[in-house]
Amino acid sequence: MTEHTPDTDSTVVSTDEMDLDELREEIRSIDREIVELIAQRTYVADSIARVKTERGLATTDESQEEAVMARAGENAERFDVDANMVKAIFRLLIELNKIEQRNER
Ligand SMILES: O=C(O)C(=O)C[C@]1(C(=O)O)C=C[C@@H](O)C=C1
Repeated sequence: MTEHTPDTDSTVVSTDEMDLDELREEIRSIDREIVELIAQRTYVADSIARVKTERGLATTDESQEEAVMARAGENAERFDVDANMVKAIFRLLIELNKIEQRNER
């Protein structure tokens, strides 16, 4: 059942709506953190690109990509989220890094 409580303006808002706003605020904060982590991952890729240039290595490292994807699947299972979905996200993250690295070299 929906309860109604007056807010500071004395207008009536449902507690369900308040909960929804709070939950969306939580999502908003998590989304910001996700983008920050993506940026951090990309900055590391920039450094990797410099090392690869120095050592004459190719941008793509298939075995490393396989290791990243396997880890993504393991972590997805650990946190009980769909492994295929998480792997799809990591596939995009790897592609993002490769674009970044190719721009950097
Ligand atoms: O580990 C590397 O060599 C990277 O450049 C990072 C990364 C990744 O995003 O995880 C990106 C491209 C490579 O093919 C493998 C992995």
